[in-house]
Amino acid sequence: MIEVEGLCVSIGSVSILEGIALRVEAGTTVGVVGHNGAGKTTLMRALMGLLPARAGTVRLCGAEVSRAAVQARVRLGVGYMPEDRRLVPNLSVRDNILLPMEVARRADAAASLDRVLDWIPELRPLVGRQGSQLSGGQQKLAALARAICYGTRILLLDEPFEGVAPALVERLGLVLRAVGGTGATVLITDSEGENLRGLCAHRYEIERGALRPAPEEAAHARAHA
Ligand SMILES: Nc1ncnc2c1ncn2[C@@H]1O[C@H](COP(=O)(O)OP(=O)(O)OP(=O)(O)O)[C@@H](O)[C@H]1O
Repeated sequence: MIEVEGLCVSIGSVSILEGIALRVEAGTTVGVVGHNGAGKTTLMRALMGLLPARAGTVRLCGAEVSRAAVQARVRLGVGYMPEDRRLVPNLSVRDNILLPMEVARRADAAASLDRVLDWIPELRPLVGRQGSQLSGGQQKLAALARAICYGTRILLLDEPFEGVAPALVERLGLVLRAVGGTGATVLITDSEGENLRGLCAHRYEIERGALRPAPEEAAHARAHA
């Protein structure tokens, strides 16, 4: 489960996120849709502990982590796929996928790699290659594999569909549905929202650092108040 209340994040002296409230029930997939510069990446980085919270609380899997370091979140089973993939170019795909688990000293690395390669078998023949030798689409799959590998309970996926060819959009969607089916809690951002169709139980919209339920969600909430 992801529970966020009153989250405020600044970069330098500039306030980027103001009073974010967000709730993702355990085992559900929820979307955050917003234009470029709306604050999606800042939100994901703050949830992962890569940016400090100026105010507010973040609870992941029931644990209060508002001030906790990235490694503590990794140890809880929180995985993050950055928008720009961030593979280490001169490390093999296998080592790229396992790196966060090793840094966080998680013991279940080998079994997790095998589990992930069952989900994304097209990476099996590529695990010995260097990150830099993969195509852009293959790098997206490797970055997703890395997040799934250690994100056994929560997955934070920042614009996984951005800049991806239609065939790969479909493939990523299938993998994400399969992962969602395992009981993982998934938060996924997208600039258009089209790609989230059929994938998310609920959606939020983000605009200029403010998050609110998407209009259809708000109408539903009012109807059931
Ligand atoms: N290092 C930084 N210094 C100053 N401002 C920043 C920095 N990083 C992001 N911002 C600003 O924070 C706001 C939110 O950026 P963010 O990257 O979170 O948006 P986004 O929704 O992920 O957009 P995109 O899809 O373009 O990455 C933008 O106005 C951006 O200019």
